[in-house]
Amino acid sequence: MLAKLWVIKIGGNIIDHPEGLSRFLERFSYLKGNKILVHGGGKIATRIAADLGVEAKLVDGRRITDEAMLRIVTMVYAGLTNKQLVAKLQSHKCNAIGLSGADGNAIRAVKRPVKEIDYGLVGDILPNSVDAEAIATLLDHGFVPVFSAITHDGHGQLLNTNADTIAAALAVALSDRYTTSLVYCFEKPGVLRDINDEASVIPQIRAGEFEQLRSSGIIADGMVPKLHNAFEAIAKGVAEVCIGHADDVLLLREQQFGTRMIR
Ligand SMILES: Nc1ncnc2c1ncn2[C@@H]1O[C@H](COP(=O)(O)OP(=O)(O)O)[C@@H](O)[C@H]1O
Ligand SMILES: CC(=O)N[C@@H](CCC(=O)OP(=O)(O)O)C(=O)O
Repeated sequence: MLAKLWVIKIGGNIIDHPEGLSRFLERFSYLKGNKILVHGGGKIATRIAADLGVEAKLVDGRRITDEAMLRIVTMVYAGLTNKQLVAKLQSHKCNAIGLSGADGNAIRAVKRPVKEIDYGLVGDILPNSVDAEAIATLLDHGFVPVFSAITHDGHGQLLNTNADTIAAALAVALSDRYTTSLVYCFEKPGVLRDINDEASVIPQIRAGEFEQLRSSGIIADGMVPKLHNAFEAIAKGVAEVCIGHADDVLLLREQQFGTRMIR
């Protein structure tokens, strides 16, 4: 039987709220088994960019990343945010090690080709470009990798890469070696039937139900690419994908966490 692995991504709203973030990190550190944390920090990057006089531009939730913005997101995601998360996890005796995709050549990407929109220095992760063996070596030695939303192209260029996509790519790549659960933690208790009613969590969504939920407007905004990533990950061998509140992360142990995506 394969060992268990949790690949857990925390959203920007969690990173932005110090109390909720502290609660999450303490609970995450109690979760038993192999685990990886993935984070972005889009909101902090937007704020720091404004302080530095750089305007943030997003299309469908993806950040247009010119040279100036790449410098900022690298400083914020791979620097400040990543190291703060690692230090806080260390305070809970969780042996976190902070990484970008460039470290250990863990995640390679290619600059997104220019079609209708030029996203600039944004990376797309290609199949087989995650070094599962290097990451498994860290896990097998008891480290908890903490990945920021920065990858590289192998030719010296750093690339800004969506954190949901990084989490899905890690989960897919490690699914041959571990029974892997991909978990998206955010500020709501799951995928909601009514966005204004926190009691309306949809317990399970099948791949075949996704399009209907999207076209009826029940799933919108950032939830659309998130669920798209989720079903793609399941199709590529990830054992389960769940979406729920960061406060509830320990409910994963009892399979009572948020919304579960199934084939
Ligand atoms: N049906 C839904 N249930 C829950 N959230 C939804 C739903 N439809 C749209 N959303 C929106 O999706 C957002 C989560 O996507 P996003 O902001 O990309 O996540 P993250 O916090 O991980 O970066 C929520 O904050 C919410 O506003
Ligand atoms: C290319 C791209 O869009 N990258 C994202 C990476 C951060 C991220 O994904 O952060 P959240 O999960 O907090 O939104 C961005 O810069 O916003």
